[in-house]
Amino acid sequence: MQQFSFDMIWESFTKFDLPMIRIKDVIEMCLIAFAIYQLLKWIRGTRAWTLFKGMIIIFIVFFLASVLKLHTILWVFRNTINVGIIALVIVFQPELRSALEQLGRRDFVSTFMIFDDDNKERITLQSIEELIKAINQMSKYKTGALIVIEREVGLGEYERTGIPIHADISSELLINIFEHNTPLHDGAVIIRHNQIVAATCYLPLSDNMSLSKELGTRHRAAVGITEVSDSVVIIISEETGKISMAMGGNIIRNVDSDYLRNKLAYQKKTADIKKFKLWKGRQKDG
Ligand SMILES: Nc1ncnc2c1ncn2[C@@H]1O[C@H](COP(=O)(O)OP(=O)(O)OP(=O)(O)O)[C@@H](O)[C@H]1O
Repeated sequence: MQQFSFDMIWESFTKFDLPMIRIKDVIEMCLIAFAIYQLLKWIRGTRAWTLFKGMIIIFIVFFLASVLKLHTILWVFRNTINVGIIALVIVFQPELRSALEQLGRRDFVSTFMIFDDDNKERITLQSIEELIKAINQMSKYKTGALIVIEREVGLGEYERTGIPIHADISSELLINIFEHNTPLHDGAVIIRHNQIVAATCYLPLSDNMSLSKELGTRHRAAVGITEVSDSVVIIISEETGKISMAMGGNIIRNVDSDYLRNKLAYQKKTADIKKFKLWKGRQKDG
């Protein structure tokens, strides 16, 4: 029987022709990993995230078609891929432009310091109560308001059109922001986690022809932002004081505070469950 010794193992190791890994290669790998991480982080903060998830599904279909040798599907893929890439560049031209602009004005020190913001707390019940309090008050006095609550899809590009606030949610602050004839009352407020991050933000207007003609630009802007993101928007009409809520490109008019409270608490609950599942998944991976 053949005897194995440490020398034999070492000899077989040294005979195995491993490619030389130099310091330069390690640095290169780190830079590529960092670039991919930053790209994914940026995609998560834009509506390109939905597209990215769609592309993963297309890739899985392509992979299955290759394995199962489904020639017609492969033929369709081969003949549409070039047009598809050009179409993507055209459709996501605003996002690509803003990504390049961001790259140009990026503070590289903070880029290296900032990692995942998953640990930031989602909107709390206390913040929801502050919101409801402000909404009731503004509705009572017919103060027009447009409040966007960010969820999974980041609203950074719309936040940048406004004035940064970065303050905890309080009913007093919200009422003050939307007070008539004050510098911050125009446009929308964006809420992320438990903070009012910006005011006077400009939102994309919906061109949905089926929206009621009674609805002006405030309501159209509310629907518009929910068409390009998964945000929840609350609108208070300056004309009637009525409260509406927009979500997924739809608007529900004349809602009361109980309805709002339930909807917001439900959104929070589903976000918490999702976060818990993700956390459990990471625990298992770890
Ligand atoms: N694209 C936009 N992004 C953010 N806010 C907007 C946008 N367009 C309009 N607004 C806000 O809506 C206000 C104008 O509301 P307008 O009267 O046209 O709408 P409305 O839907 O009829 O609302 P209301 O019932 O309050 O009158 C503007 O002063 C501004 O604050």
